[in-house]
Amino acid sequence: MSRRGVIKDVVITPVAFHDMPLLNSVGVHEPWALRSIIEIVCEDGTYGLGESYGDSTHLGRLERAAGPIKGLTVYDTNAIHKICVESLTDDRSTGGDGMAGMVTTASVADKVFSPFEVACLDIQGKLAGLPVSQLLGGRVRDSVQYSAYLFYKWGGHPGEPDDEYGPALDPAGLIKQAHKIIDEFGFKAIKLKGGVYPPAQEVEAIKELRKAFPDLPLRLDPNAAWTVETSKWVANELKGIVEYLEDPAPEIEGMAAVAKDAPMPLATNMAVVAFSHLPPSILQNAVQVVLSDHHFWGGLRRSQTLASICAIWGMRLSMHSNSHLGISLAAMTHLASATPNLDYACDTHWPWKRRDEDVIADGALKWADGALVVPTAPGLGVELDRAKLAQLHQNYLDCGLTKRDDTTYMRKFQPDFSPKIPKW
Ligand SMILES: O=C([O-])C(=O)C[C@H](O)[C@@H](O)C(=O)[O-]
Ligand SMILES: [Mg+2]
Repeated sequence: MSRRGVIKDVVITPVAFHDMPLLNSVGVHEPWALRSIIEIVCEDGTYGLGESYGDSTHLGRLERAAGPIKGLTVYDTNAIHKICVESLTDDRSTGGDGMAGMVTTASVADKVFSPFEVACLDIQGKLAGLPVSQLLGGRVRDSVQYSAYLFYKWGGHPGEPDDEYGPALDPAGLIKQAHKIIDEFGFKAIKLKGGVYPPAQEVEAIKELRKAFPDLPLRLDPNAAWTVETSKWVANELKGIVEYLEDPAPEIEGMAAVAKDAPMPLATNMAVVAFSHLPPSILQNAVQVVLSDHHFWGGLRRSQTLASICAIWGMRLSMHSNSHLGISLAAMTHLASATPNLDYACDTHWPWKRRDEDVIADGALKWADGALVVPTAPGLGVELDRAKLAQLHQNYLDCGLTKRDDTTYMRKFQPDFSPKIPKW
């Protein structure tokens, strides 16, 4: 007889989906974004889903942790975390975080643990007949607001026709892009990925966005491309215009120096990305808004711990994203729905994904008025579409990419491109 919640199998499938040439401080997105789909299968056939980075180093780490998890139950998440930590004891590999070098290698164990925890919660929810949000303490909101995440971008990948968004290399292009995204999704906040052009140009773009969208909160995120001095200049220019300035300068010390003079809160998903970063950051009041991300903060429950720490220490909370598919969006939404002190619209790369390209069955995720409606079916509320999974896995095999590398791709077209930060 099968035992309830006992893990029989763990299946990790790398996948690739189309991505657009989005620019950032370290280069440009390649034509394919990589992810890993994690499926935990119980003895009774119940399965749960997680989604994570698709870089080969990370895939290797996931595979190493997956073996010893078998035989535990989906309720043993402490034991699973311990296995993830121990599986890294002899790990000498570097990178593999799926963030093109933009985030440090801190919290590797939390990155490995995260998709297993999400899959366990999915199964716990299915077995209890409850949505994951309920396992996290219950919804405090029925839908979760996301922001319109704008990027400077080329019209299309070199050698290919323009994509549906076309180019955005100046304020007019960004405003057109914002209209397209907001018309489709109804987002009520705008974030611009900066660090691409000299700061004065990006300040000008934000000011033009303010004129075009006078009622929407704005944010600018140059991914630490500026020195402390430059960051202070930008902060002063954007006083009263942005709701927060995200990662202007590198490292906790750089952020702390900027924060001393900045008239707005500083946010981060680069300087504070692990629990060990919180004490030094809090001591220096380096950041006022933490962008949580369950993919590197160790899953949904550890992200709730982060939220509690933020509440205790008077820091606000927002949510970060990378290119992702529907399993991640469902997990982000359940977490956000059960986090009372989430103060801002969450980030998502969703508009940059082809609408029909995913691994989940259609219809589970519904957008309304800039928000995703929190799924109420048991577990995450999304099911695998195995034909789609097979297609995206085939993409992975065919595309030839094994890690995210925005810099090398950029250098194909601009051989002297430097990803060094700070740049200005
Ligand atoms: O907020 C952020 O820093 C990000 O979203 C990181 C991403 O990797 C972004 O820079 C990107 O997709 O190029
Ligand atoms: Mg950021």
